[in-house]
Amino acid sequence: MLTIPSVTLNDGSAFPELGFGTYKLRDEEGIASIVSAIEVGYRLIDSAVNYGNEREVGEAVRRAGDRLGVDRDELLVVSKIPGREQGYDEAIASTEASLRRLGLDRLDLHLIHWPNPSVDKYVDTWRALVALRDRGLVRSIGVSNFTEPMLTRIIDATGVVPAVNQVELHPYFPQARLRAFHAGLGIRTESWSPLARRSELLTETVVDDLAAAHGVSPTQVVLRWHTQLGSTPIPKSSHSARQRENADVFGFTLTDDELDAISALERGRLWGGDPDTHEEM
Ligand SMILES: NC(=O)C1=CN([C@@H]2O[C@H](COP(=O)(O)OP(=O)(O)OC[C@H]3O[C@@H](n4cnc5c(N)ncnc54)[C@H](OP(=O)(O)O)[C@@H]3O)[C@@H](O)[C@H]2O)C=CC1
Ligand SMILES: O=C(O)C(=O)[C@@H](O)[C@H](O)C(=O)CO
Repeated sequence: MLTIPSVTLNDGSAFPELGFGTYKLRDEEGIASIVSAIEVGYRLIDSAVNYGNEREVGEAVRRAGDRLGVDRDELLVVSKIPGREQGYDEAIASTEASLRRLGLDRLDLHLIHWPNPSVDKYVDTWRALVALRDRGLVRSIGVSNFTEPMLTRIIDATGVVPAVNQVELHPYFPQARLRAFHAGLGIRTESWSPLARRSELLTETVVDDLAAAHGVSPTQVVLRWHTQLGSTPIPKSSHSARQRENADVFGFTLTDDELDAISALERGRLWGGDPDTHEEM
């Protein structure tokens, strides 16, 4: 079993430097993939109400305990409040429903999935997350797809700095400015779609040349780039061998020049999900 190192969040909790994405993993096959990831060594499991797989994640956690001896407390289960369940009371009810579907008594990290600025309920939703943390239903609280002004607004309104902001981040969209802003506030960056959903990223010459130079795979080069930038990538794979490949990235180091060469692939967001305009209910 691989050991994935951890960092400490601004609330004192340990947080893995690399986690497992579960978007599209559903049903019995999805449960098997999540159990396999836990067997490989992943401890951070990223879910969301909108993935429709909280039941599967909860079942995988129980099976990992029964079959692999991995205690629930070794795992960090993450979910996200969808746009349609934003608002103070709605977010409390949403979180209680997530816990029921998961069959767990605590989320380790809970995020506001998208800010949905036209609805303008994310400040009240953030207040609800603070209350849920105080009640012990959620250990760490954070956001996803938040911009600098949105982060500033919730911090000014509540005095509570998110532990994590999970955002689109990959070599085509390195988010240097947002990462620097996070670092100044002690917010951990998490990278969604860290492999740019596979795409042509893995056949870029710079990525392939660095893979050959370090004796690793193109995927490992990209995921090591994330961890060395100080962001936690959450690659998704349904295949055990790929899950292992993706997690096994802590045995080599890219130089600063190599990191810069990968970041030079920048071209912008790949799917048009601009948090200032994107509405995801
Ligand atoms: N907060 C947010 O708004 C968002 C959050 N997310 C989260 O981020 C996670 C990861 O992002 P996701 O969009 O899934 O994309 P990823 O960048 O993780 O790419 C996943 C794709 O890459 C393939 N893949 C994975 N590993 C390898 C490998 N070693 N070699 C070749 N192909 C590989 C997978 O195929 P296969 O399964 O067949 O191996 C899948 O098609 C999501 O699952 C979700 O948890 C994603 C989008 C938005
Ligand atoms: O996967 C997620 O968390 C999302 O927010 C997705 O809906 C993502 O934005 C997407 O796949 C849109 O096509």
